[in-house]
Amino acid sequence: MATLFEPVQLGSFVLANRVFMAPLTRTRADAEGVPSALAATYYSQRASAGLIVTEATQISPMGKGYSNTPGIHSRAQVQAWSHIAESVHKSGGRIFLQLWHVGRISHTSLLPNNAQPVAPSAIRANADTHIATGSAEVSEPVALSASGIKQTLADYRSAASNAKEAGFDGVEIHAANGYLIDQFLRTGTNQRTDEYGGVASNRIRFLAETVETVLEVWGSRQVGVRISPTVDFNDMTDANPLETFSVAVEKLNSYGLGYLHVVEQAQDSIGSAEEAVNLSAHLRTLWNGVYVVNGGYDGPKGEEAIRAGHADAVAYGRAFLANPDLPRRLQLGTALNELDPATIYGGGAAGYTSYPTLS
Ligand SMILES: C=C(C(=O)O)c1ccccc1
Repeated sequence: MATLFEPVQLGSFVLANRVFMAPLTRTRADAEGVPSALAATYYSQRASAGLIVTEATQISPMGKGYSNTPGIHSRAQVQAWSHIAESVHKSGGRIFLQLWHVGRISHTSLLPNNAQPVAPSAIRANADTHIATGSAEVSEPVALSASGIKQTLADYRSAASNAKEAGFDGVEIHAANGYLIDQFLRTGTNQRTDEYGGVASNRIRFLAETVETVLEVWGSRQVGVRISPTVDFNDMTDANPLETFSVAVEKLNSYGLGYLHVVEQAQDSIGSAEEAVNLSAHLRTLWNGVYVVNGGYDGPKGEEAIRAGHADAVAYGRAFLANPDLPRRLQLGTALNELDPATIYGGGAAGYTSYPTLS
Protein backbone atom coordinates (compact mmCIF):
# COMPACT_ATOMS: atom_id res chain seq x y z
CA MET A 1 0.00 0.00 0.00
CA ALA A 2 1.70 3.20 -1.18
CA THR A 3 1.82 6.43 0.80
CA LEU A 4 2.25 10.06 -0.30
CA PHE A 5 5.90 9.93 0.72
CA GLU A 6 7.01 6.87 -1.18
CA PRO A 7 8.70 7.09 -4.58
CA VAL A 8 6.71 6.63 -7.78
CA GLN A 9 8.07 5.47 -11.14
CA LEU A 10 7.45 7.84 -14.05
CA GLY A 11 9.02 6.34 -17.16
CA SER A 12 12.75 6.20 -16.46
CA PHE A 13 12.41 8.56 -13.48
CA VAL A 14 11.99 7.38 -9.89
CA LEU A 15 10.29 10.42 -8.35
CA ALA A 16 11.13 10.89 -4.67
CA ASN A 17 7.50 11.19 -3.50
CA ARG A 18 3.90 11.56 -4.67
CA VAL A 19 3.47 15.20 -3.60
CA PHE A 20 3.50 17.04 -6.93
CA MET A 21 3.54 20.80 -7.45
CA ALA A 22 0.53 21.75 -9.57
CA PRO A 23 0.84 24.33 -12.40
CA LEU A 24 0.28 27.76 -10.85
CA THR A 25 -0.04 30.96 -12.83
CA ARG A 26 1.89 33.78 -11.14
CA THR A 27 1.91 36.51 -13.89
CA ARG A 28 5.47 37.58 -13.09
CA ALA A 29 6.94 37.23 -16.60
CA ASP A 30 7.96 40.40 -18.41
CA ALA A 31 6.07 41.99 -21.30
CA GLU A 32 7.94 39.73 -23.74
CA GLY A 33 6.85 36.61 -21.87
CA VAL A 34 10.31 35.96 -20.40
CA PRO A 35 10.02 34.36 -16.92
CA SER A 36 10.99 36.44 -13.88
CA ALA A 37 14.64 36.53 -12.83
CA LEU A 38 13.37 35.17 -9.48
CA ALA A 39 11.72 32.14 -11.08
CA ALA A 40 14.82 29.96 -10.77
CA THR A 41 14.84 30.60 -7.02
CA TYR A 42 11.05 30.11 -6.76
CA TYR A 43 11.08 26.73 -8.51
CA SER A 44 14.30 25.42 -6.98
CA GLN A 45 12.97 26.27 -3.48
CA ARG A 46 10.21 23.74 -4.29
CA ALA A 47 12.48 21.05 -5.75
CA SER A 48 11.54 18.57 -3.01
CA ALA A 49 8.24 18.02 -4.86
CA GLY A 50 8.06 14.57 -6.43
CA LEU A 51 7.48 16.46 -9.66
CA ILE A 52 7.11 20.18 -10.38
CA VAL A 53 4.76 21.19 -13.20
CA THR A 54 5.51 24.78 -14.18
CA GLU A 55 2.96 27.52 -14.52
CA ALA A 56 1.04 27.44 -17.80
CA THR A 57 3.37 28.61 -20.58
CA GLN A 58 2.05 29.77 -23.92
CA ILE A 59 3.30 27.91 -27.03
CA SER A 60 3.02 30.93 -29.32
CA PRO A 61 2.11 34.65 -29.35
CA MET A 62 -1.45 33.62 -30.34
CA GLY A 63 -1.61 31.32 -27.33
CA LYS A 64 -1.30 34.17 -24.84
CA GLY A 65 -4.32 35.15 -22.79
CA TYR A 66 -3.14 37.22 -19.85
CA SER A 67 -0.57 39.95 -19.21
CA ASN A 68 2.77 38.74 -17.89
CA THR A 69 2.43 35.02 -18.47
CA PRO A 70 5.54 33.27 -19.83
CA GLY A 71 6.03 31.75 -23.24
CA ILE A 72 8.25 29.01 -24.69
CA HIS A 73 8.46 30.28 -28.27
CA SER A 74 11.29 32.87 -28.29
CA ARG A 75 15.04 32.49 -27.80
CA ALA A 76 15.00 34.73 -24.73
CA GLN A 77 12.22 32.61 -23.19
CA VAL A 78 14.08 29.35 -23.88
CA GLN A 79 17.26 30.81 -22.39
CA ALA A 80 15.46 31.87 -19.21
CA TRP A 81 13.70 28.51 -18.83
CA SER A 82 16.96 26.61 -19.31
CA HIS A 83 18.38 28.44 -16.28
CA ILE A 84 15.26 27.56 -14.28
CA ALA A 85 15.37 23.88 -15.22
CA GLU A 86 19.09 23.74 -14.41
CA SER A 87 18.48 25.32 -10.98
CA VAL A 88 15.78 22.77 -10.16
CA HIS A 89 18.03 19.90 -11.25
CA LYS A 90 20.91 21.25 -9.14
CA SER A 91 18.48 21.18 -6.19
CA GLY A 92 17.62 17.55 -6.92
CA GLY A 93 14.21 18.16 -8.47
CA ARG A 94 12.34 17.02 -11.56
CA ILE A 95 10.32 19.52 -13.59
CA PHE A 96 7.88 19.37 -16.51
CA LEU A 97 6.83 22.45 -18.46
CA GLN A 98 3.09 22.96 -19.03
CA LEU A 99 2.33 23.71 -22.71
CA TRP A 100 -0.60 26.14 -22.95
CA HIS A 101 -2.76 27.75 -25.60
CA VAL A 102 -5.60 29.86 -24.20
CA GLY A 103 -7.84 29.75 -27.28
CA ARG A 104 -10.75 32.13 -26.76
CA ILE A 105 -9.67 33.24 -23.26
CA SER A 106 -7.72 36.23 -24.52
CA HIS A 107 -8.01 39.86 -25.56
CA THR A 108 -7.09 41.58 -28.84
CA SER A 109 -4.67 43.88 -26.96
CA LEU A 110 -2.56 40.84 -26.01
CA LEU A 111 -2.35 39.32 -29.50
CA PRO A 112 -0.14 40.06 -32.53
CA ASN A 113 -1.55 42.97 -34.58
CA ASN A 114 -4.50 43.08 -32.18
CA ALA A 115 -5.81 39.86 -33.69
CA GLN A 116 -8.97 38.21 -32.46
CA PRO A 117 -8.44 35.14 -30.26
CA VAL A 118 -8.88 31.75 -31.95
CA ALA A 119 -11.16 28.93 -30.84
CA PRO A 120 -12.95 25.84 -32.17
CA SER A 121 -16.06 27.96 -32.71
CA ALA A 122 -16.77 31.70 -32.70
CA ILE A 123 -18.43 31.69 -29.28
CA ARG A 124 -17.29 34.41 -26.86
CA ALA A 125 -16.77 33.31 -23.26
CA ASN A 126 -18.56 35.04 -20.45
CA ALA A 127 -15.20 35.49 -18.77
CA ASP A 128 -12.61 38.10 -17.90
CA THR A 129 -8.88 38.20 -18.42
CA HIS A 130 -6.09 40.49 -17.27
CA ILE A 131 -4.55 42.99 -19.71
CA ALA A 132 -2.13 45.90 -19.32
CA THR A 133 -4.86 48.19 -18.00
CA GLY A 134 -6.38 45.66 -15.60
CA SER A 135 -9.32 43.29 -15.82
CA ALA A 136 -11.19 43.08 -19.16
CA GLU A 137 -13.83 40.93 -20.76
CA VAL A 138 -12.34 38.45 -23.22
CA SER A 139 -12.68 39.32 -26.90
CA GLU A 140 -14.91 37.70 -29.52
CA PRO A 141 -12.96 34.76 -31.03
CA VAL A 142 -12.79 33.52 -34.60
CA ALA A 143 -13.13 29.83 -35.43
CA LEU A 144 -9.88 28.12 -36.40
CA SER A 145 -9.74 27.09 -40.04
CA ALA A 146 -8.19 23.77 -41.10
CA SER A 147 -4.96 25.62 -41.91
CA GLY A 148 -5.17 27.42 -38.57
CA ILE A 149 -5.37 24.08 -36.78
CA LYS A 150 -2.34 22.85 -38.72
CA GLN A 151 -0.41 26.00 -37.74
CA THR A 152 -1.39 25.59 -34.10
CA LEU A 153 -0.17 21.99 -34.12
CA ALA A 154 3.10 23.20 -35.64
CA ASP A 155 3.35 25.73 -32.80
CA TYR A 156 2.88 22.90 -30.25
CA ARG A 157 5.67 20.97 -31.94
CA SER A 158 8.02 23.94 -31.90
CA ALA A 159 7.21 24.69 -28.26
CA ALA A 160 7.72 21.04 -27.29
CA SER A 161 11.10 21.12 -29.00
CA ASN A 162 12.02 24.37 -27.20
CA ALA A 163 11.09 22.79 -23.86
CA LYS A 164 13.41 19.88 -24.64
CA GLU A 165 16.20 22.28 -25.60
CA ALA A 166 15.65 24.14 -22.31
CA GLY A 167 16.40 20.95 -20.40
CA PHE A 168 13.01 20.05 -18.92
CA ASP A 169 12.37 16.46 -17.88
CA GLY A 170 9.10 16.43 -19.81
CA VAL A 171 6.01 18.41 -20.71
CA GLU A 172 2.42 18.51 -19.57
CA ILE A 173 -0.20 19.30 -22.21
CA HIS A 174 -2.75 21.71 -20.75
CA ALA A 175 -6.15 20.33 -21.82
CA ALA A 176 -8.04 21.71 -18.79
CA ASN A 177 -9.74 24.78 -17.34
CA GLY A 178 -11.48 26.13 -20.42
CA TYR A 179 -8.44 26.78 -22.63
CA LEU A 180 -8.02 25.82 -26.27
CA ILE A 181 -7.88 22.02 -26.08
CA ASP A 182 -10.66 21.93 -23.48
CA GLN A 183 -12.71 24.19 -25.79
CA PHE A 184 -12.43 21.51 -28.48
CA LEU A 185 -13.36 18.74 -26.04
CA ARG A 186 -16.57 20.20 -24.66
CA THR A 187 -19.94 20.72 -26.40
CA GLY A 188 -20.55 24.21 -24.98
CA THR A 189 -17.58 25.60 -26.90
CA ASN A 190 -17.19 23.22 -29.86
CA GLN A 191 -20.02 23.49 -32.36
CA ARG A 192 -17.96 22.60 -35.40
CA THR A 193 -19.50 20.52 -38.19
CA ASP A 194 -16.21 19.17 -39.55
CA GLU A 195 -14.14 16.21 -38.27
CA TYR A 196 -13.26 18.17 -35.11
CA GLY A 197 -16.86 18.64 -33.96
CA GLY A 198 -20.04 16.74 -33.15
CA VAL A 199 -19.59 13.27 -31.61
CA ALA A 200 -17.08 12.85 -28.80
CA SER A 201 -14.65 10.92 -31.01
CA ASN A 202 -14.44 14.03 -33.20
CA ARG A 203 -14.18 16.50 -30.32
CA ILE A 204 -11.15 14.71 -28.88
CA ARG A 205 -9.37 14.82 -32.24
CA PHE A 206 -7.49 18.06 -31.57
CA LEU A 207 -6.29 16.69 -28.22
CA ALA A 208 -5.15 13.48 -29.94
CA GLU A 209 -3.37 15.37 -32.72
CA THR A 210 -1.68 17.63 -30.16
CA VAL A 211 -0.43 14.60 -28.20
CA GLU A 212 0.80 12.91 -31.40
CA THR A 213 2.59 16.11 -32.39
CA VAL A 214 4.30 16.45 -29.00
CA LEU A 215 5.29 12.75 -29.17
CA GLU A 216 7.29 13.56 -32.32
CA VAL A 217 9.63 15.38 -29.88
CA TRP A 218 9.27 13.65 -26.51
CA GLY A 219 9.22 10.03 -25.35
CA SER A 220 5.72 9.00 -24.33
CA ARG A 221 6.56 8.63 -20.61
CA GLN A 222 7.82 12.22 -20.58
CA VAL A 223 4.44 13.61 -21.56
CA GLY A 224 1.49 14.20 -19.23
CA VAL A 225 -1.99 15.54 -19.98
CA ARG A 226 -4.16 17.66 -17.67
CA ILE A 227 -7.98 17.62 -17.91
CA SER A 228 -10.77 19.13 -15.80
CA PRO A 229 -14.04 17.30 -16.62
CA THR A 230 -16.25 19.07 -14.07
CA VAL A 231 -14.66 22.51 -13.85
CA ASP A 232 -16.65 25.35 -15.41
CA PHE A 233 -13.97 28.05 -15.00
CA ASN A 234 -13.94 30.19 -18.15
CA ASP A 235 -17.62 29.55 -18.93
CA MET A 236 -17.29 25.87 -19.78
CA THR A 237 -20.11 23.35 -20.17
CA ASP A 238 -20.51 19.91 -21.70
CA ALA A 239 -23.65 17.92 -22.48
CA ASN A 240 -22.16 14.69 -21.16
CA PRO A 241 -18.81 14.94 -19.35
CA LEU A 242 -18.82 11.22 -18.51
CA GLU A 243 -18.95 10.34 -22.21
CA THR A 244 -16.64 13.11 -23.42
CA PHE A 245 -13.88 12.35 -20.94
CA SER A 246 -14.25 8.57 -21.04
CA VAL A 247 -13.71 8.72 -24.81
CA ALA A 248 -10.78 11.12 -24.29
CA VAL A 249 -9.10 8.94 -21.66
CA GLU A 250 -9.53 5.76 -23.70
CA LYS A 251 -7.83 7.47 -26.64
CA LEU A 252 -5.04 8.80 -24.42
CA ASN A 253 -4.43 5.23 -23.18
CA SER A 254 -3.21 4.32 -26.65
CA TYR A 255 -0.11 6.52 -26.32
CA GLY A 256 1.51 5.09 -23.16
CA LEU A 257 1.85 8.55 -21.62
CA GLY A 258 3.67 9.34 -18.38
CA TYR A 259 0.58 10.44 -16.45
CA LEU A 260 -2.96 11.77 -16.56
CA HIS A 261 -3.56 14.79 -14.31
CA VAL A 262 -7.21 15.34 -13.34
CA VAL A 263 -8.51 18.56 -11.75
CA GLU A 264 -11.35 17.26 -9.58
CA GLN A 265 -12.26 20.48 -7.90
CA ALA A 266 -11.66 24.15 -8.46
CA GLN A 267 -13.29 27.27 -7.18
CA ASP A 268 -15.61 27.16 -10.22
CA SER A 269 -16.79 23.59 -10.40
CA ILE A 270 -19.97 22.18 -11.82
CA GLY A 271 -21.99 20.15 -9.38
CA SER A 272 -20.73 18.83 -6.07
CA ALA A 273 -17.28 17.77 -5.01
CA GLU A 274 -18.68 14.24 -4.67
CA GLU A 275 -19.81 14.19 -8.33
CA ALA A 276 -16.37 15.42 -9.38
CA VAL A 277 -14.56 12.74 -7.40
CA ASN A 278 -16.98 10.04 -8.62
CA LEU A 279 -16.31 10.96 -12.26
CA SER A 280 -12.60 10.99 -11.51
CA ALA A 281 -12.89 7.57 -9.87
CA HIS A 282 -14.47 6.26 -13.07
CA LEU A 283 -11.69 7.73 -15.21
CA ARG A 284 -9.18 6.15 -12.87
CA THR A 285 -10.63 2.72 -13.73
CA LEU A 286 -10.14 3.47 -17.42
CA TRP A 287 -6.63 4.94 -17.21
CA ASN A 288 -3.76 2.47 -17.46
CA GLY A 289 -0.92 4.77 -16.32
CA VAL A 290 0.08 7.06 -13.45
CA TYR A 291 -3.00 8.95 -12.23
CA VAL A 292 -2.54 12.36 -10.59
CA VAL A 293 -5.37 14.21 -8.84
CA ASN A 294 -5.72 17.86 -7.88
CA GLY A 295 -8.20 20.10 -6.14
CA GLY A 296 -9.18 20.42 -2.47
CA TYR A 297 -6.64 17.95 -1.08
CA ASP A 298 -4.86 18.52 2.21
CA GLY A 299 -2.29 16.12 3.68
CA PRO A 300 -4.67 13.54 5.19
CA LYS A 301 -7.01 13.58 2.16
CA GLY A 302 -4.05 13.14 -0.14
CA GLU A 303 -2.73 10.29 1.97
CA GLU A 304 -6.14 8.62 1.85
CA ALA A 305 -6.38 9.03 -1.95
CA ILE A 306 -3.06 7.19 -2.35
CA ARG A 307 -3.86 4.55 0.25
CA ALA A 308 -7.27 3.83 -1.27
CA GLY A 309 -5.76 3.55 -4.76
CA HIS A 310 -7.74 6.53 -6.05
CA ALA A 311 -4.52 8.15 -7.26
CA ASP A 312 -0.80 7.52 -7.66
CA ALA A 313 0.12 11.14 -6.84
CA VAL A 314 -1.57 14.32 -5.62
CA ALA A 315 -0.80 17.74 -7.11
CA TYR A 316 -0.92 20.59 -4.59
CA GLY A 317 -1.30 24.17 -5.78
CA ARG A 318 -1.76 27.00 -3.31
CA ALA A 319 -0.29 24.99 -0.44
CA PHE A 320 2.96 24.80 -2.43
CA LEU A 321 2.97 28.55 -3.05
CA ALA A 322 3.15 29.24 0.68
CA ASN A 323 5.20 26.16 1.66
CA PRO A 324 8.31 25.53 -0.43
CA ASP A 325 9.00 22.42 1.69
CA LEU A 326 5.44 21.09 1.50
CA PRO A 327 6.32 17.36 1.29
CA ARG A 328 8.30 17.59 4.56
CA ARG A 329 5.57 19.58 6.30
CA LEU A 330 2.88 17.11 5.21
CA GLN A 331 4.99 14.17 6.32
CA LEU A 332 5.70 15.76 9.73
CA GLY A 333 2.14 17.02 10.04
CA THR A 334 3.44 20.48 10.94
CA ALA A 335 1.53 23.73 10.53
CA LEU A 336 1.50 25.26 7.07
CA ASN A 337 2.37 28.84 6.21
CA GLU A 338 -0.71 30.82 5.33
CA LEU A 339 -1.00 31.99 1.72
CA ASP A 340 -1.15 35.75 1.16
CA PRO A 341 -3.76 36.07 -1.64
CA ALA A 342 -2.61 39.62 -2.41
CA THR A 343 0.74 38.35 -3.75
CA ILE A 344 -0.36 35.32 -5.80
CA TYR A 345 -0.32 37.30 -9.03
CA GLY A 346 2.28 39.84 -10.12
CA GLY A 347 4.85 41.70 -8.05
CA GLY A 348 8.30 40.61 -6.94
CA ALA A 349 9.80 38.49 -4.20
CA ALA A 350 7.04 39.10 -1.65
CA GLY A 351 4.76 36.09 -1.72
CA TYR A 352 6.94 34.46 -4.40
CA THR A 353 10.32 33.53 -2.96
CA SER A 354 9.70 34.94 0.53
CA TYR A 355 7.88 32.06 2.23
CA PRO A 356 9.96 30.36 4.97
CA THR A 357 10.86 26.68 5.20
CA LEU A 358 10.96 24.71 8.43
CA SER A 359 14.24 25.34 10.21
C1 LIG B 1 -3.52 28.70 -16.40
C2 LIG B 1 -4.53 28.81 -15.56
C3 LIG B 1 -5.37 27.62 -15.28
O1 LIG B 1 -5.01 26.52 -15.72
O2 LIG B 1 -6.40 27.78 -14.59
C4 LIG B 1 -4.81 30.10 -14.84
C5 LIG B 1 -4.75 31.30 -15.55
C6 LIG B 1 -5.00 32.50 -14.89
C7 LIG B 1 -5.28 32.52 -13.54
C8 LIG B 1 -5.34 31.32 -12.83
C9 LIG B 1 -5.10 30.11 -13.49
